[in-house]
Amino acid sequence: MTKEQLVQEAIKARKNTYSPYSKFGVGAALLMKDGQVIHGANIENASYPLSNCGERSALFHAYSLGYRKEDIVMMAITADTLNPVSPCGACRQVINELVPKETPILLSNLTGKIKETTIRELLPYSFDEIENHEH
Ligand SMILES: O=c1ccn([C@H]2C[C@H](O)[C@@H](CO)O2)c(=O)[nH]1
Ligand SMILES: [Zn+2]
Repeated sequence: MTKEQLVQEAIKARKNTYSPYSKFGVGAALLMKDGQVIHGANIENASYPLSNCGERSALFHAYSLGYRKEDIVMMAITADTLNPVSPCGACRQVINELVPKETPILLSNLTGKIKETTIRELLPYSFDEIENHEH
């Protein structure tokens, strides 16, 4: 699957957004090593801070199916923005733990504009409890 195709999967995933408050839909798609594509969309709540972003929905979906970071080949994120959408700080922290450091992350918009990056670029000097913890 090409990068452009994974972005199209993120655009499909966005169709399931539940965002009546912000009316800002976000879709995410993960390409897995077994060829499966896992979708996620942002899901909001009347108690606004309980809303979940599209990026975290996709990752929690994949992990709930039993996938782990080493199974992830590529991640795409999309929204109806002028420039490719960029994940919020909370998602960066979650991506940092659940996605390998050098995995391509495709930031995109609905016109198919793509900015390729990694979590290492998006969250430098990250907090990693597992790697830093001393026993
Ligand atoms: O990268 C982002 C940024 C925002 N949102 C969601 C949160 C909220 O539902 C809506 C508006 O912020 O978009 C995401 O899903 N991902
Ligand atoms: Zn987020």
